[in-house]
Amino acid sequence: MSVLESINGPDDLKRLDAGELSRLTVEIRDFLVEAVSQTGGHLGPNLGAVELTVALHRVFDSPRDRILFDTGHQAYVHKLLTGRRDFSRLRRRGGLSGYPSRAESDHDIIENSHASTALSYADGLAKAFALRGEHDRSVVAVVGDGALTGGMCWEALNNIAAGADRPVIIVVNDNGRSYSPTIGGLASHLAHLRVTRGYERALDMIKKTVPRAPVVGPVAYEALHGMKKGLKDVFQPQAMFEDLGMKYVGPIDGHDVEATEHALRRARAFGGPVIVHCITRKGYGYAPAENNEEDCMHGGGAFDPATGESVGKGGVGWTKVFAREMVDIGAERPDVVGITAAMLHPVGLAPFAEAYPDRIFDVGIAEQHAATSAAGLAMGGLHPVVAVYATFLNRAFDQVLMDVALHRQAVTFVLDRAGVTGDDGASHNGMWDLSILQIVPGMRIAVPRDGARLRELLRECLDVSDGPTALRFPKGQVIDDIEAVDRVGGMDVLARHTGSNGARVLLVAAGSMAATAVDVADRLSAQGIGVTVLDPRWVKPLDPALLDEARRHTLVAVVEDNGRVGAVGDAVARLLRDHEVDVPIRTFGIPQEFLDHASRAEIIAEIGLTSQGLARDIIETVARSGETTTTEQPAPTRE
Ligand SMILES: Cc1ncc(C[n+]2csc(CCOP(=O)(O)OP(=O)(O)O)c2C)c(N)n1
Ligand SMILES: CC(=O)[C@@H](O)[C@H](O)COP(=O)(O)O
Ligand SMILES: [Mg+2]
Repeated sequence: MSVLESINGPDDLKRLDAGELSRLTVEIRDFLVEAVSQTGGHLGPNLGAVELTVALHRVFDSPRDRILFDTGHQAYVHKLLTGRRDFSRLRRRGGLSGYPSRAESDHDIIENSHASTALSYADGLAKAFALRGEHDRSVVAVVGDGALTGGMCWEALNNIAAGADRPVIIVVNDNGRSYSPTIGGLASHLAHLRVTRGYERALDMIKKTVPRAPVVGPVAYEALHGMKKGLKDVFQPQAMFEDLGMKYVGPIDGHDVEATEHALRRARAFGGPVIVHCITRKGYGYAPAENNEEDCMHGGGAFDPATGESVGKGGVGWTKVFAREMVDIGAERPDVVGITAAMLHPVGLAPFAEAYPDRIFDVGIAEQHAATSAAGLAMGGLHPVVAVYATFLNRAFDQVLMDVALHRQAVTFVLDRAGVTGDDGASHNGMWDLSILQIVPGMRIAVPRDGARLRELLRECLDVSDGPTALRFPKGQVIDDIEAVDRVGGMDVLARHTGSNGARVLLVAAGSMAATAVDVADRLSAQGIGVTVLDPRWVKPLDPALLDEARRHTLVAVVEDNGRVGAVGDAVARLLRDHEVDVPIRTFGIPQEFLDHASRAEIIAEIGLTSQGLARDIIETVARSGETTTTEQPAPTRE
């Protein structure tokens, strides 16, 4: 039996001796590589958190003690040690989530995969335990060096530091990277701390060679204290944390279970807010990950465990189309600059950065700062492109609204992973942007249906100089270009079928739903229903030509890969209503719910956004409206 199999609960883990612990970490690494190679997932971050997580569960008593994971992508080891061993369906429908999940275990508490939140949760939990008199419960937050570049962390640290009577143990899992090496002043501070490993050893050496202070005279004590202070000033500038009122322990080798345990026990015994600075390596123990320059196999799909090479998923993604066009634009537009929030490669700005190294800004995991800094760049005469995943724009809503739009600054937000993403769970679906941006005065939103329109609309965004623009596209492979058969105002007509019965449907497809809409049109046409497929290209503001087009139809149907509430469908309905165009309208989109993890295809089918599902719903709607639906028999006349 393997050591891992012998662990049926935290107490079993605590009983292991050094040799068994060493075997356990090897088994866990082998397990992770094998399992994640099949399903895909966050291999690099989890390989870096093996010893750290083992030490955490040996020192603390989860779930009575709460162990929080910031972002949560590095919690696979935590799951293994809390009884979840079937990773065969990791991130797949019915399988383990790729992040902590309250439905899976009461050892899990944070499900939101948006970074930089754990310290705020920890502050709240610690206050609750203190108020409830539960002083024996520890609150431990594991936060990465990347997540620490997020502003919320510093808001939380400001509060945690004030809570001497409600200790929070902050474990900084410092591997020096987000995807790429972490940037900024904090990162260089942590880097400085990292290189002062000698400080702890030098300090220990002093403590061991000189008897403890009480037995030495005042002169010797002063000399010892002076040496320690000298060491601190020279080696250990952790003043930043201690000036905040936080005790600092470290830097610790986060791959040494014993050392990490010792530091965690010291931290727990301290009884006040304390930072335990653990130095780890992303991908540790698996050479293809450790040596992966781009992101240490941070995330991604299935791969060959022997080489780390990804398997499957060829073709050109939407992101690559954006990346290439940005390089071309960069040559033509010296005013265009790029901003990323610690995701240079994932959002496709790496080629632009390579071509124009002075015109790219990685601000860390700091979307709020990205948006307002972009407003500053625009005020300074440049045109910034802020590239983020759609779901992470939520974090910067007020900055988009008040710092950019109120000032009518020409900032372009490029939102990748818009729509259902699926396997990263509820907090990663890009299903909010078309709703939240609809209410931003002066914001213009472009939704390309294919690669050609992405290139076109990106340039149109960059030609807007009197306010913000946003452009969004989904995760995955870009679809084949769909050429228009006609144009109405600024909108593309993708298909027109005359019907053989009174029904005429205007099918408005936002962005990448166009391909589905064209297929829906074929299905409707086969039922004798007339249909026009319209790609608005811009969904804010809507083109007034939509009004006359709607008047020529008996039903308007709007389909979008966004939450239904307050998005394109609602905007079209409001436009028709405001102009008294009395044509019935149906809106199709993502239900306004938090969706469990599954593949994008599974979710799209489940929520009825396939061409079969949409056609069925529209045909039923037409039938209910009394228009005949088939050429064979007329619809039953109303009695
Ligand atoms: C608000 C937000 N922006 C971006 C991301 C995407 N993201 C996921 S993990 C990650 C890097 C996290 O780095 P770090 O906190 O150091 O953890 P590590 O992966 O190094 O263990 C980023 C940027 C996110 N999850 N949340
Ligand atoms: C944890 C995190 O926020 C990302 O790493 C997320 O997994 C998105 O991954 P993709 O880039 O594969 O969409
Ligand atoms: Mg990191």
